[in-house]
Order: sequence, then C-alpha cells, then structure tokens
Amino acid sequence: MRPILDIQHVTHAFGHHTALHDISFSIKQGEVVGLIGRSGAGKSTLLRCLCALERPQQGHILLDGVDLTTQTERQLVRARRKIGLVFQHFNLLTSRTVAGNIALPLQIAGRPRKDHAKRIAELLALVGLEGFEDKYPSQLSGGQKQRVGIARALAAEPTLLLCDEATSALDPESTNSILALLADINRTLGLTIILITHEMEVVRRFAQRILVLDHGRLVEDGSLLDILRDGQENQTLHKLLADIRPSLPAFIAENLSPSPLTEPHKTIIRLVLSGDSATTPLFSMLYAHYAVKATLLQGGVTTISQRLSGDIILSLEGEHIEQALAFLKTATQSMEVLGYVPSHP
Ligand SMILES: Nc1ncnc2c1ncn2[C@@H]1O[C@H](COP(=O)(O)OP(=O)(O)OP(=O)(O)O)[C@@H](O)[C@H]1O
Repeated sequence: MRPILDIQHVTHAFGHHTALHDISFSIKQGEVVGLIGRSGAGKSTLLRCLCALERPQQGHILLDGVDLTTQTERQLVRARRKIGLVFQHFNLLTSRTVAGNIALPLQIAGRPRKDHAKRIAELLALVGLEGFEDKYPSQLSGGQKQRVGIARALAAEPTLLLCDEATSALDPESTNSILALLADINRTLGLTIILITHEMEVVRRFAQRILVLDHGRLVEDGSLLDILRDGQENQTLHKLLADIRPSLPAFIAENLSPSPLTEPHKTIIRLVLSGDSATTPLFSMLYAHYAVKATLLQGGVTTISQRLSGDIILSLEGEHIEQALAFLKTATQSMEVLGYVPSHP
C-alpha cells in the first residue's frame, strides 16, 4: 500500500544552521505517530515543511502521492487542504461562534453553504460537543476549545491530522480526554494522525510509533519499547525517557557505586518487560534457580499499545548474581546494571 506520507531525504537550513538533516520516514494510512524532540530539535521546521509553508532545500515530501516540493503555490493551496492542523493555543476566532469557526475550512474549500449546518452538527457530535454551535470561544474551557479545534481540523475531511503540541496548554484531565478523543477518531475514521510534542508522557500514552528528532536528525523510529531498549546507549533518548521512567529512590542513588564493592553488596538493575516477560514469575525464578533475592524498588507494569509492559528498578542480592543477570538479559526486553550499594549501609 502506498504511504500517506513519504518524507525522502529532507534537509533544510536557515543560513548556516541546518535545522533538518537528511530526514526520511514514511507513514501508512491509519497510523498514529508521535514526533518528539526537545526545544530546537526541528519539530516546527518539519511541521512547516509538511504543511508546505516552508520548502525544504533538499529532498521530497509526498502527501498521498503528491510531491509538495515540486508543486506551484497555486497547487499547494489544494494540497494543504489534505492536512488538518490542530494547534497548541487552539487558534479559534474569538468573534465567531463555534459553528462559525468550524465553517471556516468548509467556506475555504467551497463547500455549498446549505450543507454546512449538517456537517457542523456531525463534527460536534464526533468531538462530544452537541448543541455548542452558538457558543463563543470565551464561553468554553481549554479542553472544549481544543475539541472545537479538532472539529475544525476535520471539517474538510483531511487525509492527515497534524497535532502540534495539541495538549501542551491543557491540564492533565483535559489532556487525557483530548488524547482519548484523538484515539477514538483514529479508530472510527481510520484517520492518520501525527502528534508533535516535547512531552514523552503524551506519546507514551498515545502513539504506537514514535519518531525522535534531535538536533535536526531523526535518531529513532520505533515503539516505546524500542526507545526504552535503545535509551541505554543513546543520551538523547535517555534524557527524553527521564520524564516517564521510574527513577532511583534517593536513599539508593546517594550510595550508588558504579563498580561492585569488596564488602557484601546489592546489585541495582533496571528491567524493561513486555508481553510474556511481563507475566513471567521472574522473582521466584531468580530465587529458585540462582538463590538471588529480588526487591522491587521503583516502577511497575502498565499497558502500552495493548501489551503488558513494565519498567522497573530492582535490587538483587544472592549467590549466583552473574548467572541471574545473564538470565535476565535473555528473559527481558532490556536489562541494565545501574550500580551497586552496600548490603547494610
Ligand atoms: N526562521 C528561522 N530562522 C533561523 N533559524 C531558525 C528559524 N526557524 C528555526 N530556526 C532554528 O532551527 C532549529 C530548529 O528549530 P525548530 O523551531 O524547528 O525547533 P523545535 O523542535 O520546533 O523547537 P521548539 O519545541 O522550541 O518549538 C533551531 O535551532 C532554531 O533556532
């Protein structure tokens, strides 16, 4: 199947500063993708290239088979209609009602005026705001404004929904409800969604696939589990993950040594579990096979992309530690030794 979006070797610079270096990835119909990066990583520049507001100096961007980099300005007007944009600060027109805001893309697309009311009612039902047609943005909460923003983005039936920090201005409860709404829209309409954010927690809960940008380069394209695994080696991923990973309790961190101690000690490890490894009775196996006692220090098991997954920190103490570690390396998605602490501080 042809990808909905195909980014091929995109490079873009501002003067001497290269904001995007040779970026390539493609997205299939119905995928939900999180694009994450720290400030200055190049997210906005990539977004502007995707919307054809910026023409990359090199490379190609194919949206539904149409190469945006070779289109004339006139052709781009039509191509841009295939993208629905959801903004961080909603960008609603305060002088227009909810219905007036949602009607805007319908007017621009030249949809007959007589069809607007029906389409607006359908969209408001989809985003859970039935009967809100005549309200003004000032009468709405942040979460409700974003629902209107989403309805407006969907009005002209885009091929791709681009959400730019769509939950960053919202409180945690509204963030949850907007993420749930987007997941629902993806399920019911089969719409392809890209969520651009600097928050790992948002992509963790929402995206099946995560793209990580760093200093203008695509440094990861995979699932959260891939990122958890690769985060051991890659500093950028490590830093992004710090927001969502369990951290060492202070009383352990203070006494942690990078190498084994001569006195009796505990080995502190981090494990990533998924699927079978999340349901294997690891603790009893460690004790039965290696006489190693494991204590859970931090973390737990949750559901990621419909699979049980765990990210936990353990302390291990016992006879056959080396063999136990070798077993955990093969039985889990990732095993990392964080350090060593005295058995009796
Ligand atoms: N119009 C511009 N002129 C010059 N440099 C720019 C311009 N736009 C972006 N840059 C530079 O390109 C790099 C990438 O910026 P970009 O805004 O794409 O990052 P970002 O990941 O969106 O960051 P943030 O999350 O802070 O918005 C930065 O170093 C930025 O300073």
